[in-house]
Amino acid sequence: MSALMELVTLVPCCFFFIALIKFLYDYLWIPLRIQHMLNSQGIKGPPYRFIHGNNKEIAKMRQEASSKPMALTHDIFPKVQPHIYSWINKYGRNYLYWNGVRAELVISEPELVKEILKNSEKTFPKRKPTIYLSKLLGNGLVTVEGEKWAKQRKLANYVFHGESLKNMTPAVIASVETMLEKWKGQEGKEIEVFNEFRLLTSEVISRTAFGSSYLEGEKVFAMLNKLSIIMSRNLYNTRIPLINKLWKPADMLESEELAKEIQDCVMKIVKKREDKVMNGEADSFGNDFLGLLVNAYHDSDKNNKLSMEDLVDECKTFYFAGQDTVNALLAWTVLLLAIHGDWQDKARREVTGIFGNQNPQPEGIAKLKTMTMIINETLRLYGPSNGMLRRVGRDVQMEKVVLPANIDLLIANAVLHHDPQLWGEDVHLFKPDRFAEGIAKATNYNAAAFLPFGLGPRTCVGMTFAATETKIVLSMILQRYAITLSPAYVHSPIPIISLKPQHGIQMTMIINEPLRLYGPAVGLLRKGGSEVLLGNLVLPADIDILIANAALHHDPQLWGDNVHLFKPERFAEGIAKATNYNTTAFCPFGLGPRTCVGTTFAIMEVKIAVSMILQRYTISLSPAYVHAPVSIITVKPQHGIQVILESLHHDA
Ligand code: HEM
Repeated sequence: MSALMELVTLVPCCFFFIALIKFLYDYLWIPLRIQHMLNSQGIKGPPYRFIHGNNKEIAKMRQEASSKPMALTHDIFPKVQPHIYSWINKYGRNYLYWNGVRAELVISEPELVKEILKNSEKTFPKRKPTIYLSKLLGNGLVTVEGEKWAKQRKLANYVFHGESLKNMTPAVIASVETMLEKWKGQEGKEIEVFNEFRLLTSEVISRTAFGSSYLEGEKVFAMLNKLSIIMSRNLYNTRIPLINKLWKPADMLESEELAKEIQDCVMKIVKKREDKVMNGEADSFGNDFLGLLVNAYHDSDKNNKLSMEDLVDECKTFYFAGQDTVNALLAWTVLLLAIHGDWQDKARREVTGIFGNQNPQPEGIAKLKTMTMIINETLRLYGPSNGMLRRVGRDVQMEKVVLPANIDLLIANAVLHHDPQLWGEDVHLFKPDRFAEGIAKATNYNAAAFLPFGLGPRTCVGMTFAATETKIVLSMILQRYAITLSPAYVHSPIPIISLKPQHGIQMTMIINEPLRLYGPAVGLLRKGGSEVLLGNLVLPADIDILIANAALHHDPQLWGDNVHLFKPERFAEGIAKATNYNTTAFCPFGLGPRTCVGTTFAIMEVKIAVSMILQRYTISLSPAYVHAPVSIITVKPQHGIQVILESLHHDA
């Protein structure tokens, strides 16, 4: 009996003892051993802290950085990744920190970055997804490894090859048209473009990759969005294995529920496809990405076959990767174009030069050189990707260091993009000119200096699609609107998986009617170069020409009998519609290659001034005003404009 009692007390003691040894081994012995090994090779970092690693410090730094207001500067790295910024400054380009108990080596030395990314398959495989990431993307292409990756990558490459991309153009255009339709009547009003682009990019990926209507995909997107927020909230939360098995936090329970609902939704979309073939409504599962996945699911060859679980994960991956990133890129590009009016004008000139008022088509898209430069510079300054995750697959001897197996790696691409040693002292300025002679020249042939889409075998499979989509959207907006930043915009980029604007990006569209009636430029001067046939006229060489644009603006044949009335609603559906697609009917800033280079700047200045006045006062005309517009270089009020201001804030 007493032997039994002894056993009853001894067994739990043994279990407890073994668990304690294992705990100390995992939480103390291994971290300290790795730390010592890397420290002795010159790789330093913040000291290991028992259980939490450095996560508490990171959370604090991130919290402090995100609560501080920032100026409208592109030097965003200290705000977006404050811990990396501060530790690189303290410990050097490559440093070691502790994500809980896991050693994570942050790498930003170009040579190491290249070596790691180019050997991503065997030596430096992808990191095992965290529990939250696996709920978001599952075993989709972003996270999967080995043969499964090769099989899924082949499918995805096929979807995004040249000819398929061309076939996607009409679907992208149709989605942009839906967005622009909603913008009609919004001229002069504020539009929050990050949200507009969220809806747009969701619809684009739904139509192109899944052929389904946006409404079907809407629920999936909303849930993926929630999952991504939960995931970034828990990025630096320490997980203690045993405790997490016994007790699941609320975020975990919610993400499990969301993952299950997403799975049901995607399976319904797939089922619809299958039913169509079964009922004879369609003769194949389709040529889009979903069609290829359903085909692979039905493949009788075991080597090509996908399981239903893989199919669902692949759909989640494409829904998320295809939407979140382009959403961010579009929003940041529009912000930069609004701030840098000269580049907005250059881009518009290029777009109207190539497409006129027509919708973009693939041959023209390939010629958008200025737009490509602008997009590359946006990707450098505000690249959606916040880093690439790898792990060390086996002990590796690199040129300068020996890395122990099974530690995590983070390739900090934003560090490289904001590095003055790679980009020069003007690194934080928006200068698309850097890319005038291509990426190779801009980076001085250093492939690690510019990695918005990654490098090596795991490079982004949707890169060309993303660039094409972005170019189509921007072209169609620039054809119709001049964009200016609203005074309501607060600059606060934060990483929520992709780099996002914390408070959205508020824009306003041009006010056109005052420009038509009182456009400052009354005429545009040219000189005939050589004798030329112009319509029915032969113009001799060397004569002076005056283009009377004000006459065009006041022409009843072009504007109707109410030409002299102030009716801003003429422009409710954009300039092209207001002018009946006649570009000469409205040219307050000129037309063609010599269009005013300051168009956007001028509009922005006027809008800010008018907005700030309207916020404070109601304006009425003084009886002293005498209406006498005169042309003194520009159209001016001969006796000034006397107004009476009444304050809106009487208590102020
Ligand atoms: C501006 C837009 C985009 C950016 C900045 C971007 C960025 C990236 C980066 C940096 C990687 C490499 C990750 C790594 O090496 O760990 C990647 C991979 C990937 N991207 Fe994108 N991406 C964009 C758009 C898209 C689109 C539109 C799709 C799909 C429709 C997509 C699907 C994927 C997939 C599936 C992978 C994993 C590829 C593999 O591991 O083989 N991405 N992306």
